[in-house]
Amino acid sequence: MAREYKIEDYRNFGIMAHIDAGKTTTTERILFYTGISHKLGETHDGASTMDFMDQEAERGITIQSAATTCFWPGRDGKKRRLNIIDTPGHVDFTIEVERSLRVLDGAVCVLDSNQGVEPQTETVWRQGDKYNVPRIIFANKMDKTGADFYMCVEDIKAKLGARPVPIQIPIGAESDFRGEVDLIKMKGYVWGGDDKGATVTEIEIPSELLERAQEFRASMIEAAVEMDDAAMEAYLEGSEPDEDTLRKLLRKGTISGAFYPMVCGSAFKNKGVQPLLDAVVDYLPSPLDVPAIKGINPKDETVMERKSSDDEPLAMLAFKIANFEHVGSITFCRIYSGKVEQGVSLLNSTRDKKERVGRMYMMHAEDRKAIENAYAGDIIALQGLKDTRTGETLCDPTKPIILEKMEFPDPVIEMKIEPKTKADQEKMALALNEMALEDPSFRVSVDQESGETILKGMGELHLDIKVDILRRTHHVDANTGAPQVAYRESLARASEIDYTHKKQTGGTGQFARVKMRLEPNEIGGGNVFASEIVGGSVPKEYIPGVEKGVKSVWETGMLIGFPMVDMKVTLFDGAFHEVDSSAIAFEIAARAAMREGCEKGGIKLLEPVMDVEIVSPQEFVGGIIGDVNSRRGQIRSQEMRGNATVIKAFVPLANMFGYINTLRSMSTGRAQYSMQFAHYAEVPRNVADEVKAKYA
Ligand SMILES: Nc1nc2c(ncn2[C@@H]2O[C@H](COP(=O)(O)OP(=O)(O)OP(=O)(O)O)[C@@H](O)[C@H]2O)c(=O)[nH]1
Repeated sequence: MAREYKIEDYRNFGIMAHIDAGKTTTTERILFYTGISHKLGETHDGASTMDFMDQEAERGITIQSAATTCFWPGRDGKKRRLNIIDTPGHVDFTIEVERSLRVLDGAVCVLDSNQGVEPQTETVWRQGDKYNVPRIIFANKMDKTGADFYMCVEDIKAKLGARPVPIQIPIGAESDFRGEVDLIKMKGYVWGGDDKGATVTEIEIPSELLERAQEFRASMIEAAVEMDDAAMEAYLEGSEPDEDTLRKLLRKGTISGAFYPMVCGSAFKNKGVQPLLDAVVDYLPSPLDVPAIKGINPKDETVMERKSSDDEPLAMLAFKIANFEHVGSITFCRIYSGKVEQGVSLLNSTRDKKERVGRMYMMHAEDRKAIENAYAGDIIALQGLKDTRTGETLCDPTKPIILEKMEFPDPVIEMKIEPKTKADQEKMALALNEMALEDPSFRVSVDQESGETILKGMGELHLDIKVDILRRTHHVDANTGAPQVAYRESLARASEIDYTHKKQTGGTGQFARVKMRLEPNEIGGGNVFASEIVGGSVPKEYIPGVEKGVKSVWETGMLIGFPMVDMKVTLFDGAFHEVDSSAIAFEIAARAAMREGCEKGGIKLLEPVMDVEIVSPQEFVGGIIGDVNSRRGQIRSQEMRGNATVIKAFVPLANMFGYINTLRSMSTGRAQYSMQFAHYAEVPRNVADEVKAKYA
């Protein structure tokens, strides 16, 4: 079957925002207006189409990004194919945001018009910057008390350093929000009150808004004509671009990242969603508008490029693995180039393993439609892949390519878990393994000595939800320990060690001598092993043994057993014996040298520190600051946002457990907070002693 929609008519985009800004509601409305969903579900009553996992519906948050396909006509009446990914807003799950941004060409950034740019908006915005994702801004919740479109415009400039270009301004605000002025057409549009926003009436711009509309239109045109010399010249001579040209120039500026078109509305009140869809079609890129994807030829490591075209060899990226009851494991893939057909063999080039395409689906939230063919630009779901994990490449076996890898942060929190009944031990292990495959920021390990299972993740809520999934989806009830901070160990001062490992036991002996330099690396610099051996004092074949010994100490740590980070180890001399030396002997020598060197240089304990933002009414600020200080927090700033105070602080994660309860009781539930990982920092001596005593 030939492709139905041209690749230039695709819009692969994500919806990103701070928690509760209204991503899910906006996506729901989009599905409604595009005819995919027939009900208008309220996200928090469990009737929502996008939040289909029980956990999501109950907690009212989106934890699993779901891909969904829908269709919307452009101005020429021809339908465009929209592939949407709903991304989560909670800080524990930024990984989901990151991997969505990796496979999408554009994004809609949803703001709560009453809040402006919130901490997580800033985080996802910076992630968007990292991947050069063109964006449209949707100022949602215009109906809410305190909603202020113009505050949002200023906030974007101040906090994100970005250039918003409103292409609409609101008519009314808060409970009086009625519609918007389209600055391109210079007309007003108001929505019908009780028929789900389906009727839109065109009106003249209300006189009290005319001056403001003219002013914003002028800045919009100025931004647009900067994209084209001829248009700029004409504009300077007094002639404005026509509607079509204006949209083309705005599209160019959006795709190049010069600015961000901004619209407004209220998803909840069904206002402004259709114009948002028009803006997606008008301004967000098609797969042809973004640079061709790069990858590496696994045969010779050369860099290759694949254009967004069906005629190129197949290359797709698995960006999400999810489990569905009755269906099993589903792998979400973005096809960058080429075509794929049901039943064909593929190569997982990352692992050099064969895969076979079983069933293939186009997804509509939890509904799926079986398809037989898929093309460049498509986002599809594959059933029955065996060995493919998130971030891996699937491609034409005769034209292998490995697409750019995704980066995943290391977990900062861990927790012991054991099944309530011994019989469930194996079932739990299988389930946890499967869950770790789905989510690369979630890890599972078994403590060698105690045999205990340990879960590692990005935050309390992250692990909480995993335990919930274990119970509901995999029917394993488990007891969990208190969440613990994932500490790190690092070298305090440089040291040099000369160590000889010698053993004579009857037959062949063991001999290895290593001279190593241990140095602290800069924070975030990672672990580095290097060899400066030139004259063969340690033969080449034994150097991997030395490296192995060094790495094993990095993994197991020296002080309490947490991994060591940011350390440089250099092997600069040594000696060997013709008969008695071996890679094993050098591994043992290196391990012992590391231990001695670490003792000599001293070990410091590092802890994750969080970037915390608390928003509170003024009356509670004194108490909140006092409490933050008592948590070893460091207040960084305090400023007003609207009538609330925003407190920013660095606080060790170890002191943030259960913080939400304290904050609620301190502020009669009125203050809110959010946090994200900032950096690792040295633990003060007295606290380090406590931690050591606890783990001893
Ligand atoms: N007043 C008002 N409330 C809205 C609007 N859009 C969403 N809400 C409400 O805001 C809350 C959060 O909306 P969601 O759509 O779940 O937000 P989200 O960004 O998907 O949230 P997470 O998935 O948890 O990050 C819900 O109670 C919505 O009903 C709006 O336009 N106006």
